[in-house]
Amino acid sequence: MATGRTHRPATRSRGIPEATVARLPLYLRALTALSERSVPTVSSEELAAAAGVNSAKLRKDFSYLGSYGTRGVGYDVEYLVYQISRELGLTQDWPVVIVGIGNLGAALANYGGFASRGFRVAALIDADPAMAGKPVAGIPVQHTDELEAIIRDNGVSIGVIATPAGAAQQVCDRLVAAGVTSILNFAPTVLSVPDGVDVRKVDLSIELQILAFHEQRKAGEEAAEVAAQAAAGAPAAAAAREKSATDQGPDGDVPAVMPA
Ligand SMILES: NC(=O)c1ccc[n+]([C@@H]2O[C@H](COP(=O)([O-])OP(=O)(O)OC[C@H]3O[C@@H](n4cnc5c(N)ncnc54)[C@H](O)[C@@H]3O)[C@@H](O)[C@H]2O)c1
Repeated sequence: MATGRTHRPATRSRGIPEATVARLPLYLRALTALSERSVPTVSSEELAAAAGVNSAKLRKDFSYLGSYGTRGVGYDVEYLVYQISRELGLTQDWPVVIVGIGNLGAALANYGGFASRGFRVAALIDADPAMAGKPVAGIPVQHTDELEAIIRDNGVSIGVIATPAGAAQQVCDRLVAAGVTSILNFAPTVLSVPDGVDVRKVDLSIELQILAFHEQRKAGEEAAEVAAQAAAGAPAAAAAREKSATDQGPDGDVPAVMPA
């Protein structure tokens, strides 16, 4: 996973739970794909399947948006795209800075998915003087000396940290002091921030460790099934197979990046 840590209550002030907020981008991605295919309406079941979410949970989530769909017709795709985008604050452009333009920072800078979702990479910042002025993804890298001026001049409120872990807190402190109030942290370290600053942490190695845990559990279940087969014959094995088919993965319908 990624553990996300936000300095917000579990239910936001407008009454939308954080878990619902975390699923809104999944719905939006599925709805955007439908919109691109000019699909006008979608049922909760179809959309739930496309987003990888349980359909009852989806209906509950949409009720927080005041969107109930029309019986027999479903949800209006374009209107839902608009509603969710508005709820997520994506109807406005968000300038973002990326700090630490090494392997990961450069890959993030080159990722086209930010701009298409309303996140404009306003600046790339790195402490290495040798990198200053060199273009990455068509944007010249700027030195950390300019960090405060960049944040101020571009009205940046979201910063992405892709520096080594040892530099992350210091970078975070500078970003926050300069006015950044949301941080996406890729460095493997826990950041301290004042109240009012949201931090989300992405850690692919933690995701892999969680998958390893489930692989280990699956291997244990298979061994148990073989043992059941040997002990009780085919009917018990069929029952065991049926049970495992109905078991759901623990996080099958949640995104990798979850609120804490
Ligand atoms: N979250 C994940 O899933 C994930 C995946 C890969 C890497 N990482 C982490 O991302 C970070 C970057 O990894 P990488 O492979 O790109 O490393 P890298 O060494 O290629 O790049 C790090 C960059 O940060 C710059 N830097 C160092 N100190 C700085 C500072 N104080 N201010 C600004 N820039 C500074 C360096 O000059 C360098 O360009 C590491 O912390 C790594 O552990 C996380």
